[in-house]
Amino acid sequence: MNDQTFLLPLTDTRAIRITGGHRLQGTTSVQGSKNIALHLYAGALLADEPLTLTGIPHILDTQVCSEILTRTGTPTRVVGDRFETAPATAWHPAVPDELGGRIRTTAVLAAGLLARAGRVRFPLPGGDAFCHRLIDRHLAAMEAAGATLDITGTHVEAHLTGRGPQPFTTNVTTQKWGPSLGATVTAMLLAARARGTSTILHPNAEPEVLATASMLAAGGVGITWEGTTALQVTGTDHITGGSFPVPPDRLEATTLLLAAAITGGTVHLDNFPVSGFTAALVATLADAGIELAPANGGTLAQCPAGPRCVQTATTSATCTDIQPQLTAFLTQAPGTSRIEERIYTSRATHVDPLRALGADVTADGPTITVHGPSPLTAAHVASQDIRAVAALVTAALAAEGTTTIQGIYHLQRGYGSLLPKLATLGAELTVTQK
Ligand SMILES: CC(=O)N[C@H]1[C@@H](OP(=O)(O)OP(=O)(O)OC[C@H]2O[C@@H](n3ccc(=O)[nH]c3=O)[C@H](O)[C@@H]2O)O[C@H](CO)[C@@H](O)[C@@H]1O
Ligand SMILES: C=C(OP(=O)(O)O)C(=O)O
Repeated sequence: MNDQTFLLPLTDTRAIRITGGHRLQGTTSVQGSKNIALHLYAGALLADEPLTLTGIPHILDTQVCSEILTRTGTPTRVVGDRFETAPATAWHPAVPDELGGRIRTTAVLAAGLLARAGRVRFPLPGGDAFCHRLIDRHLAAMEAAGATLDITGTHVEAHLTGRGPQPFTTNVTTQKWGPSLGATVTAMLLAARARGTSTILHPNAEPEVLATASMLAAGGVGITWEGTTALQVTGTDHITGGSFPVPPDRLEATTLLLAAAITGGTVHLDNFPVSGFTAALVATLADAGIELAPANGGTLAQCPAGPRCVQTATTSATCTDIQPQLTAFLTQAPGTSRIEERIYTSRATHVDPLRALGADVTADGPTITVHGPSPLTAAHVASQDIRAVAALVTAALAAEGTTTIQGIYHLQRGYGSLLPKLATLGAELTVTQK
């Protein structure tokens, strides 16, 4: 692709129309994980040999990353479910604004470029804009690796003063929000090309980080975990390629099972094992009345006695990225539910549109309170982030009448085929021009 052919829209005026009241039932598969894939795409910048990622999600963020890699020097092709890269022969280490401003992993990609090209210019990352999302830990890792930084209100320029990243120690934990997922990967990528051993203090150890660490280890980088205290990374100047699978997406899996459960239905996720959900998430779902059982290598999810109210908090284990969908589900649980958001200052862009559908839900700073059950009725609603739109889709499945939802562009940043999957499970929905 080049400037002429790259026509990814910034907005999408199509609307999702969902007629609620159909019980979802059946079997479906889960896509490759958005957030793991995004970090592996950044890791691919480091490979000195052709690299193929298999089982990638067909989402807008995949297109954006493919374009960023290609334009900055790493020839990249998306072929079927594969993301194929060839080693760069020349670097152009400036992340285009119109691409870097769309996704959250821009600073991680920039770290890969900095490690390889010795310099990088990038815009402040995009991603979902439900609150201000900082990157100071990413920048600290770059500085620790020997970069001088020039930071304006909109861009960062980083130059390595030495020939490559120097071995370093950096702390990726934010005082208030815990270990940063993205900054852990940023530090790992820099350390992977440093001559010597670097120490990442208090790393994030979510599946996104573990998968990137595994891919780097398979490529010849030394990776040693010291529990959650530290991660030692021994760099190399030649990282091999090969083929690496993207694990299935726990966020799409959870979205699908909440969507089925709100309709009183049952879903079999045929490629997603129960072990793919964290114990904390399984416990929260169990409290909410949702039972997960192993079935043919996948997971059977059902809600036999209906939704139950919960008191919970989003930590890295009980993913913040399912909080909006869980909120939608809890509108049908008798009693008062409370979810405290502990990863972001606030994540509540779904609250007002859920209220428009008839839900009794409020946000007070980081705390979301839901009184249920509320009969939901169709309305015209919109939202501007992935999981908030997924929450509205979830609620619309249980609403009386036909709900119109705008925000499909945002949904498609994270879900390649959520709507067709819901339709196959029995949802009545269409996507129309608006
Ligand atoms: C593409 C991707 O994988 N996105 C996920 C990733 O985002 P992301 O990698 O941005 O999440 P982080 O773990 O870095 O951010 C968590 C919190 O730490 C703060 N922070 C982060 C970095 C930093 O340098 N300084 C700082 O203060 C942020 O403002 C936020 O409040 O993890 C989040 C938390 O699980 C998920 O919600 C996102 O879906
Ligand atoms: C917040 C999310 O994504 P991003 O970090 O890409 O904005 C998400 O996947 O829920």
